[in-house]
Amino acid sequence: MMLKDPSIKYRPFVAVDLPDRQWPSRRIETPPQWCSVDLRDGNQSLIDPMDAERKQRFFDMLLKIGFKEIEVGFPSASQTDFDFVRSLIEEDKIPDDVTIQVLTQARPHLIERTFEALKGAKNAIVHVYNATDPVFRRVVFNVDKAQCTQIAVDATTQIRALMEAAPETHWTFQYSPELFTTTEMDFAKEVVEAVMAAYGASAEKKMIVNLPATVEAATPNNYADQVEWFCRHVKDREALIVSVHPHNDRGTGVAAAELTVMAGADRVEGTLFGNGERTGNVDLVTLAMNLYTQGVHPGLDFSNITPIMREVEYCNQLPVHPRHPYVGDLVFTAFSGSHQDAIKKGMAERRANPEAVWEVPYLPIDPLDVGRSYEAVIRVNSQSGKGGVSYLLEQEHGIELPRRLAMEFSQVVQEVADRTGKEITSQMIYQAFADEYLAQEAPLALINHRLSSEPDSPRVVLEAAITVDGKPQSVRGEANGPLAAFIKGLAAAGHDVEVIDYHEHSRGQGADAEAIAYVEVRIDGEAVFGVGTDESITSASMKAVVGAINRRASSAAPAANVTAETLA
Ligand SMILES: CC(=O)SCCNC(=O)CCNC(=O)[C@H](O)C(C)(C)COP(=O)(O)OP(=O)(O)OC[C@H]1O[C@@H](n2cnc3c(N)ncnc32)[C@H](O)[C@@H]1OP(=O)(O)O
Ligand SMILES: CC(C)C(=O)C(=O)O
Repeated sequence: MMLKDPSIKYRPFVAVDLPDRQWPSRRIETPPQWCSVDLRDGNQSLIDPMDAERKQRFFDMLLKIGFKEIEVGFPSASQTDFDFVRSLIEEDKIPDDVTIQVLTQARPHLIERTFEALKGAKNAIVHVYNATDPVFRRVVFNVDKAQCTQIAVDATTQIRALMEAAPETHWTFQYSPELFTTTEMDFAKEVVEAVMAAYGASAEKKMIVNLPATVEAATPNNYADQVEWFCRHVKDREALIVSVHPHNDRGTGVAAAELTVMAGADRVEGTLFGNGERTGNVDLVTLAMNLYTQGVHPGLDFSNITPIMREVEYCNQLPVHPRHPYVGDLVFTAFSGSHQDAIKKGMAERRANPEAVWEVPYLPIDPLDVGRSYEAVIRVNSQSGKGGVSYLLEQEHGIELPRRLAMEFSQVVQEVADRTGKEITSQMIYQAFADEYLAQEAPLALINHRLSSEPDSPRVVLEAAITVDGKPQSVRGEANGPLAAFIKGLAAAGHDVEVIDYHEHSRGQGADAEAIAYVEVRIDGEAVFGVGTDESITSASMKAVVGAINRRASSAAPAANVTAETLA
């Protein structure tokens, strides 16, 4: 049960003292060094750790994305990891510009075994860690500060000697004071400096110091303060590549990574889509794409993000959430009316000016940039409005509804959505449109028509054969245009119709092209819409008028519900 007073059980985080912090006014203008730890931290948190086949597929994908540093495992921990590292090296699967990284505890036999796994590697980072946090010192290791430092120094000394004994490999050394963010800052600095001395780190022989938020414990500004504090206080910052390793226990791993890079971190360790211990490691895809949306290329390629997600799901045997930033199945989809309206307008502006900067409302990124299409951008359910309905008709069926007709038709769709409570697909919308407007063939039917004009006369004569309830009737009218002539002829035959509004456009291309005409007419004082399609624009417009008359006659038209106010 939750406590009434949680302060008796949980202590607030103690912030580092850094009143003159610089990081808040900095911007990230170049990407950090990326290191994927999917095959180690990600793997160690899986229900079923990856087998060799999955690890290999993941590794190959990381190479394709452009990772240059990849933590491939903990080879002293398991035969699977050991064999995987061996296979990468022996089968020459590591490109020359890529460095593999492996993790080990600071224990002599594990370090020995780690170097066995790395024999013959061209480039390798040996990453050693021990916990420096006070709770771990007391509870897990039962050591004081000096003993804790000694564990790190002994491991470093051993690693240095093993590196020097194998000069054929280009080695990099990495040390993590595990749980850095909950370690006393002075002590974290003290341990790192002792390790630097044991390794002989210098500007010419840099080492990586990785400052992990092993368990995220505070708001991300605290982590940034700690990293800035560390960078400003550590002896010989030039000898270090400062790396961060955020976890996501409070849900702010991405923010923490961004702020720590602003605070001086050179490098970020994380995983694709944020798999990792508990709530995960920081998500490198989100970090990279966040940079991209600021106009900074991250140096990683997510041009085809969906297959990457599917591959990660296969390897991790865990799903990626449909709302996961930049990649989830639903992140480029708007269901709600006002969002759809704004997106539709933004997309129309973009079509008119495709080279402009991206300014489509509600879409922080162009889906095409990550290999997604515009198809799923708008989907319709009971939360949708006319913008979404007309967007789908336009994009997928080439039907560009005039505004007032779109308002009327969206009520038809809304009724279906409310009744079913389900998503309405574009095919269902098209069917509803066809039923409502295109299938209006009685009581009045247009059989054929003939258009003629006298030489030198601007007027045309339209003669049409129609049936009314199956009975033939002739219509003849003369006017400046075919539609006006048809209207006159209808009036003479007893069908009074006044055209209020008219739109037309062509639909489809080549042999399949046809004209579509939309009329809004007044019949017996009521506004009613009609739509007609035909190869000829004259026939399409006549069919639209006939359709409107039939809708009025059958009272199928919701026009009676549409007041001047709703159409305004
Ligand atoms: C924050 C992180 O993600 S750290 C990485 C964690 N990942 C993993 O642990 C996955 C792989 N690990 C393993 O398979 C195993 O832990 C192994 C094979 C490496 C070691 O297994 P074991 O020898 O059984 O030891 P175990 O992991 O239980 O470690 C416990 C002992 O190691 C000590 N230890 C733990 N971490 C470290 C470390 N980084 N450096 C030195 N000693 C350590 C503990 O204090 C404990 O010592 P004790 O037995 O004297 O009390
Ligand atoms: C080994 C370290 C870097 C780690 O995984 C962590 O602290 O989360």
